[in-house]
Amino acid sequence: MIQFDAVHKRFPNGTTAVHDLSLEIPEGGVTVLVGSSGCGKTTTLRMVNRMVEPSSGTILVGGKDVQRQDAADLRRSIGYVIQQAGLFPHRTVLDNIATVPLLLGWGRRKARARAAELLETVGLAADAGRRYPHQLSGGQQQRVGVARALAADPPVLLMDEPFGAVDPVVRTQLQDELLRLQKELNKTIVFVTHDIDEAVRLGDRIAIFRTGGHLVQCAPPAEILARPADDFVADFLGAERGLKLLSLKTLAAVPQGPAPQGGTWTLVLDEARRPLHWATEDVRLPVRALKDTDSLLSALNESVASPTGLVVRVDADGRLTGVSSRDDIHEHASRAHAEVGVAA
Ligand SMILES: Nc1ncnc2c1ncn2[C@@H]1O[C@H](COP(=O)(O)OP(=O)(O)OP(=O)(O)O)[C@@H](O)[C@H]1O
Repeated sequence: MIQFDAVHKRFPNGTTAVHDLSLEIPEGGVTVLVGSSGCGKTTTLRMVNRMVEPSSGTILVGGKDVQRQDAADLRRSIGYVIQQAGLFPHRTVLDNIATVPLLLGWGRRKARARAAELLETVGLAADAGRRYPHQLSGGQQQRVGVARALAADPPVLLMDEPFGAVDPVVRTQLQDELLRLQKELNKTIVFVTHDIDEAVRLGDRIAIFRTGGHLVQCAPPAEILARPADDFVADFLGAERGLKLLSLKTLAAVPQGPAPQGGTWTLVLDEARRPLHWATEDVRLPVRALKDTDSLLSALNESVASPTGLVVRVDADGRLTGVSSRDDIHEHASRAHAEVGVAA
């Protein structure tokens, strides 16, 4: 879908930002470009929509050489989201979102109707449309930025550190929203970040760059975590790469049995069989129940935190399905590591 072929970028001041980059970004997935500051991620991204021109090499989007297309047309056909949203301060949220449809000649009514629809898609209330960007929180502004990028329904979305300026809680919410949206829309997303955890969470594939614009490795997150190409990648992934790998595996395959009866701890349920808390005769402790879709890492955490060593499991409606033992969870964690060759 997006193909870089021997792409090189040297700025007039002599800095080589991207070095002989050949990379294929498949259609309909999230490819995350990751690496420390100054390694050429943004330059790589901006060459796709010709905000930066390569010094040599070719870039194809949907089989067409971007150099042979009109730059303004190209930019309108590719969604672009940047840090701090980059919204027009004097336009309402609705008009911000409608920017590209208006440029494409959709007409005001149709463009605004599309913008209103997108407000809902990105989880904003309809009345946010009448506000100005400064009247929204940072996280809400980012949502508007995403809506604006999606307005003309482009097949490709370029996202440059879009969640870099919001606090960690909002950042996690925005990441969740992006994953939800992507399930629905299945765009080809190229996402730049310097945060490896964000890359592992969002990426179907991760491309790791090192200073000087060198691509070091590009593979699905589990493969990169299991088999880093060299010491640079291993260092970049950090000492916790084993745990990161567990964040990619789910609890679904771990066996579960009935909740214990009559022991020291009792699992108290409400009438709908939703877990309320663990209780002894005189103590109550909160229970954090997990679903099949939760990660093995969460299960491992929970098995350590739970007073019984048992992880309580529920269905999509929050009703008890059973409990899993710490031993079963540990065994699956070790197996997950063995599968991909990381020492547990
Ligand atoms: N217009 C420019 N002129 C000269 N050098 C530039 C220009 N833009 C970027 N660079 C240099 O090119 C290199 C790559 O920059 P780039 O912004 O692509 O890196 P990055 O990986 O996105 O970094 P960050 O995470 O800090 O945004 C850096 O050394 C940067 O200083």
